[in-house]
Amino acid sequence: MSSVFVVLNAGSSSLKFQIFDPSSSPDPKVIYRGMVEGIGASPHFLVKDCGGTVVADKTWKGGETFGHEEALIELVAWMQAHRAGYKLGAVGHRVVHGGKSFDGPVLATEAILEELEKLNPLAPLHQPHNLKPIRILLRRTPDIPQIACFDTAFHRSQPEIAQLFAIPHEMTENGVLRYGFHGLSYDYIASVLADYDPGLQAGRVIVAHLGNGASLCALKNGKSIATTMGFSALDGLPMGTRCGAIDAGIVFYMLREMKLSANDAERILYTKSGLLGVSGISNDMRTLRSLAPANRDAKRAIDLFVYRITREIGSLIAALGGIDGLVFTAGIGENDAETRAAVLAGLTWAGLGMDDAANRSNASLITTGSAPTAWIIPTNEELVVARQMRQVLSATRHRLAS
Ligand SMILES: Nc1ncnc2c1ncn2[C@@H]1O[C@H](COP(=O)(O)OP(=O)(O)O)[C@@H](O)[C@H]1O
Ligand SMILES: CC(=O)OP(=O)(O)O
Ligand SMILES: [Mg+2]
Repeated sequence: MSSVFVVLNAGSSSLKFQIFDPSSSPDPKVIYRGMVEGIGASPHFLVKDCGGTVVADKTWKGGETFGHEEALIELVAWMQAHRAGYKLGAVGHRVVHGGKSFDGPVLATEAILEELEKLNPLAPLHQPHNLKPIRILLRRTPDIPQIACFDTAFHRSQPEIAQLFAIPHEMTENGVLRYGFHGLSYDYIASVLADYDPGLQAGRVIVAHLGNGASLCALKNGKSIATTMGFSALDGLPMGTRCGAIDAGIVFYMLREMKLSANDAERILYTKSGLLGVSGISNDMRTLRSLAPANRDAKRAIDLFVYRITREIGSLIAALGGIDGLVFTAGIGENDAETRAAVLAGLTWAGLGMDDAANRSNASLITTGSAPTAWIIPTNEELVVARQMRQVLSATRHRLAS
């Protein structure tokens, strides 16, 4: 193997990474995968090799002061200690917001970074953490290509009507649009649907990406036609610490009546709301789930999360004109059987009948009837980044050669 790809994926509560052999086919092959999860609360660093053997496992106490930067330092130190035999070929970065200009992956430059930094206010829990490593690496290792891959790009296929807010058209023209996020995750799911059920690829599928950030996407023929997140990563479903869609009037109330500064209002809606805000306990589903049977506040937070997911799935069924399949993915979607069970219980009207045993055992197919069906499909945003890295690098080589 001549060189490897490193992929960095900074989520709101995690820093995930994978190291790939880009020369294998049809897809780049993973060599190591790992993450620091629980950032800001109880960080946990875990790395596995390609056979699933744990090669690093570390936890920290007092995680409030352990942010994305500390996670990156830990990760770089681990990589330096484990790079024997590997040469770094390129680094791929999940970048949450590509705005109007970036509808596909790009080779990052200082000029592109400056453009992307203008979008920091639209995804403050992500964009700065996505861009910082690119800037550092561009300066320190200018010969190693840095490739930015966008969450928003996958949703640029939405019909115009699904991208519009009912606001003055000048604002729309200036880029105030429903962009949508988690696109690398939806791209991955769309790419593997046929492996689970060939009929789904061309069907009407709703994907529920339920992690610390959460959204839904309606796929028709594998393309996004609607999604719950909008202009910023604050919209749509309630999340770990984000409020999801709220009445915009609440923001004016916070500014005028509560006399909060814009920064304080933003902090509340991004970091003190969602599961954390409603429960007053935690943004971590595992903590809430363990308390929920007895604790009313934990239960209320989960109930609201489930209620909003179920209602929004109803809305996307309308956008699709029906449903052939529902996919659960990301931290909660892949692991929390009770969330899935509660969502499916609210969708019996749509013909989704849960297979309780399959759901509890985290099987792939978790419904009983032949259609519509519901599935658990583990997402792989890093693999989509690695695929896009190959595209960008081969297009660049092609351009340079011609
Ligand atoms: N075994 C599990 N059971 C229930 N929830 C889980 C489990 N594992 C992870 N989660 C939840 O998944 C969420 C994190 O999801 P993840 O997709 O990693 O987040 P992000 O990428 O947005 O940082 C947390 O709420 C966490 O509690
Ligand atoms: C966009 C977003 O919310 O991402 P994540 O779920 O990784 O925090
Ligand atoms: Mg994520």
